[in-house]
Amino acid sequence: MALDRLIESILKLKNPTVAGLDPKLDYVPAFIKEKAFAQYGETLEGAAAAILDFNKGLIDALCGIVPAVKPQCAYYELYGWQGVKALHDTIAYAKEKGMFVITDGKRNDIGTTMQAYAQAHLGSVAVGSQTLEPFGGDALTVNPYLGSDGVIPLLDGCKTQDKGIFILVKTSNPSSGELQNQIFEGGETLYGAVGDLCEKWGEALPGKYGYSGVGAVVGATYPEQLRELRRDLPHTFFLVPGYGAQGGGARDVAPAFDKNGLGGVINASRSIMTAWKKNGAPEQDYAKEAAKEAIRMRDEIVGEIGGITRP
Ligand SMILES: O=C(O)c1cc(=O)[nH]c(=O)n1[C@@H]1O[C@H](COP(=O)(O)O)[C@@H](O)[C@H]1O
Repeated sequence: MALDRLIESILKLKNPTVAGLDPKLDYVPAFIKEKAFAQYGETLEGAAAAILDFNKGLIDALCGIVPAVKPQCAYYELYGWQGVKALHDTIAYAKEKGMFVITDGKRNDIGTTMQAYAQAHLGSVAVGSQTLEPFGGDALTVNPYLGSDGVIPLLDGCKTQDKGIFILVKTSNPSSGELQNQIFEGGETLYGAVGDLCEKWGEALPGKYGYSGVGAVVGATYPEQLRELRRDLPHTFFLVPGYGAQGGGARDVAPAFDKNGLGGVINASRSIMTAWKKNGAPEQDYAKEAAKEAIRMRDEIVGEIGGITRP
């Protein structure tokens, strides 16, 4: 089961974090952009070459420290099909370096269309006599708004192709409560109901560490809900964004973890990608500074939760 592979990497590296790869051109050092523009001009192709080069430098620096990366599709679509190719190449490069890849697409649609997303991001597609893997990530973020028929088509793909999904349960953004905190007649919140569905959907994908292949996204910016959901969803692994740039700290994310220090993986994107800017370091050191920040983040979180042990 795919999330078992993530858990094994977390145990090996003793690091329950994921580095977000959200490479806006503004975050890319000038020397990388200059090289790409010299070759391709100030074009979408030039932008895509720059972000791919930037990502490769980050992956090289992070792959022995951080178990996973999470490229957010929007930052690649931003640069057209050339950017989408950079997403593909980023995923392939991270996989080559042994990292677990969570494709952050937040996909959702009716069942037949979800089937297409499942094949695109979590499986393969037949082209004549060939069976081809379009993107090749290990897991995909999924919006649950359409209900079960928007999620169930993914479960088969997860099972046969050894992939996982992360369902948006309680997101980190300021207005997440507008819908997600709505309370049903029986007193249950909408995010609680979605969490219960994660437990139910996850029964199809049991894992050897007690967590299923259906994970939940729960923001670091809502530690109380994180604690409540950890208690109520014992088989659901959490992807926790909101650490760093959105204000979440180690104390906020600690409730995501179980007694072994497992149960969650904490994402940081901007605070790792742009650490060189914040630290006033030379731009050539961007990857080194990213690694320094990833180590600081790891040590802060592992210190707060008191270590990670094999169950
Ligand atoms: O699914 C996500 O990853 C996600 C869910 C959520 O509730 N909040 C959230 O910030 N994210 C993503 O996590 C990343 C956070 O980036 P930073 O705030 O720069 O660390 C972005 O890629 C967001 O799209």
